[in-house]
Amino acid sequence: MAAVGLAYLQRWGREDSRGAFTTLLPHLATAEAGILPEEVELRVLAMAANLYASPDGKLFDANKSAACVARAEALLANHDDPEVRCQLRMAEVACGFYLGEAERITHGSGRLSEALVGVKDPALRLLAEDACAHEAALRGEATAATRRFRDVAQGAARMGYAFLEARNLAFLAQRRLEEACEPSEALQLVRRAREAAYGGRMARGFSFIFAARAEAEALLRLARFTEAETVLDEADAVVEELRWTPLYLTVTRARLYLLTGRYSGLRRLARHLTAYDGTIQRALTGAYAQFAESLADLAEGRALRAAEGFAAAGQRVLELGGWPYLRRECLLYETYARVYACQRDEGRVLLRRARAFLERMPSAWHSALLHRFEALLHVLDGRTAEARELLQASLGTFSLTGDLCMAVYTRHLLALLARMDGDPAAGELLAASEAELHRVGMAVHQQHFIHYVAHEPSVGVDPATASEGRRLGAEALVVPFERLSVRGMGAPLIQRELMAVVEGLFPQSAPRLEELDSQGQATPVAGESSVPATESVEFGDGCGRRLRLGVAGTLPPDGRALLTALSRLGGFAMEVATLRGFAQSDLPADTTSGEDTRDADVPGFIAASPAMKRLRADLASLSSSRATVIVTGESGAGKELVARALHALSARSQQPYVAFNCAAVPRDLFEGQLFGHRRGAYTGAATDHPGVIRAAHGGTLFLDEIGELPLEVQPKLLRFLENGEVFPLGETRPVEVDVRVVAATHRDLSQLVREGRFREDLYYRLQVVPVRVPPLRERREDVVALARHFVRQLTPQGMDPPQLGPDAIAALMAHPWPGNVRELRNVIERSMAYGPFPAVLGAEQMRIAG
Ligand SMILES: Nc1ncnc2c1ncn2[C@@H]1O[C@H](COP(=O)(O)OP(=O)(O)OP(=O)(O)O)[C@@H](O)[C@H]1O
Repeated sequence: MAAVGLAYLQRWGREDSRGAFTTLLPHLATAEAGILPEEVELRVLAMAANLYASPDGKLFDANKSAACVARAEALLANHDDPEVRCQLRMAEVACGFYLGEAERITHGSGRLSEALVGVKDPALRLLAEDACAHEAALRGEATAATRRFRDVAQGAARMGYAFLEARNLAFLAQRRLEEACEPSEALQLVRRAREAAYGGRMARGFSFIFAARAEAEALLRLARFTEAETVLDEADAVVEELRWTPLYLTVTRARLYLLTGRYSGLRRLARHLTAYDGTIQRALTGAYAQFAESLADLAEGRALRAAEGFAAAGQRVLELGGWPYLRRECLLYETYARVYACQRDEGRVLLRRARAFLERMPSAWHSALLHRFEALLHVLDGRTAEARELLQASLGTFSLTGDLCMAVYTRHLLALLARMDGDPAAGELLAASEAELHRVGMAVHQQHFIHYVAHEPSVGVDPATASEGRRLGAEALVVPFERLSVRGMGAPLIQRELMAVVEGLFPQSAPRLEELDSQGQATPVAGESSVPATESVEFGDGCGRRLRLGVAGTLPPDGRALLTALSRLGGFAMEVATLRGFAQSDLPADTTSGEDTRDADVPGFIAASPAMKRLRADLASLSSSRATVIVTGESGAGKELVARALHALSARSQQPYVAFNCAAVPRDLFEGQLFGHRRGAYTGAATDHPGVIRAAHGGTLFLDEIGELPLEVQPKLLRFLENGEVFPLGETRPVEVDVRVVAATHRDLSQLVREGRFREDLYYRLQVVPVRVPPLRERREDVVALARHFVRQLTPQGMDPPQLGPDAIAALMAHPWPGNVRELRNVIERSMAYGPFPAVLGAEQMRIAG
């Protein structure tokens, strides 16, 4: 046992898998000979399963790991041990990850959270949480991943697991870069990671690679190219030592080559990735190779070939079961390549898909990049004024978040655009931007898209949009609105962005933002406040806070209206950020820990477990929003109850709640039932029917089993979700309806998307606020509370509800509840159905199946 303990420490405490393996090897041989006591053998096997599943190409052996798991499972039949069970599930998730099989990970991690029940060892719980954090990141649940990385890092720091802390800090740095934090914040997190692991000298292990990636990415943003390259080279050496896949450094290295104009490096990178023949994530590495190859094509001006390459790499990623990070890069760069190849229609389609993707997996940085590509699409259409606005919005985000490189480059594009427009100042702007590019060491792209467009006679500049004129009224709002609508910003960043756009619109107005308490007392939140404000507007942030935006000095005539419009949008943006889950980590500690005055109580909704309590609180915080919610969970877990609770808690509670089961309606009647029809619109339509959407006007529509929605109806539902209009059959005009949609499914919608049975765009549209109801076996604390609730509910009026006997409680707790809460309710109902009415319900009356 001492050897197992030591191996445990080496593997997780010091990230020294090889050392751990050497420690364990002799005992593994004894275990195989079957001469160890079974409890000890179990522990040896669980440890070995994890060592064979460790991130070291020389040790990694999925088959051996699976063999250890299988043998341990057999022993567990006689010696149940929740901790060993949990370790086996961790080994399975790790194998899925290192093999690059996304579905295997998702499957394994579902079982992992199940296995966590009964695990008391806090260190093991933390390690399992770590696995779950990665799984959330892989599912593209970016904000949840950020939160989990932060939690695990803190937990690891408390418990002295230096490497786990370091690794999670490194991932957190990467996530924060995606959220467009300042590079200095990411560098600070990397520094903390290094300090955590061996006083600044990080061992050359798995964590090293991820810390290096975040560091190089931050350095690139600061245009510190040489340092970034040194960091990447060192990380590459570690990759070699560990026989690890080189894919994790691909995007950062490719960006380095693109920014510094070293295009031949891109081909070398692609070759390096293609040559990789290790076992870890080989197929996925191949997809990255194709991505790098396509970037090289793009950089060399072979746009069409590049577009096809990005499409193929994106498709390959889908076939491998997801991997959203590469998929996002492929979508974004394919958009650019299509535009570059003058494929306007394809470009527009891609742009829409990329946008939808970013809705689901928000990243402020990538949104700003997409703004840039969208601007180029406008250039192609000759709409240079719109292009300029988008570029300015993109520049705003890059400048705000300290991405020097992207800011410099975007300014260069603006100068090129000015030249296209025949702006007299263009020459000067261009000279300045070229000097700036030169100064920071970036390549001046002579074969760049805008150069090309400028010399392409078929692409003309629309004279109506060419001349700039003074922007007035609504036009002045376009760029600020774009900047405030960038997806993926957290609340503090939105506040700073709001300050920046007000400053841009009203220079020297010393904008400031304050929070007001119920007495009207103000606390500064952001901006300058020493000069008294001469104008201010108040607004809410959708999370119960009142804010005041003020400026000093004289405003132009429409100044106050602009200020009002901006503050309203800022308020909505903050609410969205909250909905997406940023708020918990971004709000100052005193507001999150302060008393919550919102009523989270939903009658008839039982929540005794931490998971359900959290879910109930989440539902309460969603009550003031109109956002579409998708509820997932196994059959009978309580999805419909969640939908009802959302309605009951919302301002719409006095309006209709309409439930529609997509699995229960014949295909040919579907459309008419959902959207309504006029009499005679089709054979059998004998009367007018408003359709369930219109029937829910003002209230909530619950679409159960959304996965069964026929493909041909999906575009119509999407249109309705996007613009709130329905087109009843037989009508000539659309009808506007105000309905909040809550959808539910027990199926894996992403799988249906992959099988082509569910539209990807609708899928992303539905994922705005995902709510997962855990199966009952993952929240055993609820079992008895629910059972008592049903007993009370089913007791006839005037009678005392029976007690649950201890043997009944034991039987209820021992059952795995595959049919979830519905099965539990049926069991209780059956136990009370037979007379005479008992004073105590025992195990005998329960008759729990199987
Ligand atoms: N937390 C809960 N508190 C009280 N009752 C619950 C709870 N969760 C579920 N129930 C009850 O369990 C039964 C099943 O719940 P529900 O119909 O909401 O499940 P579902 O996930 O929508 O199932 P399906 O996928 O089969 O439609 C219902 O009677 C519901 O009232």
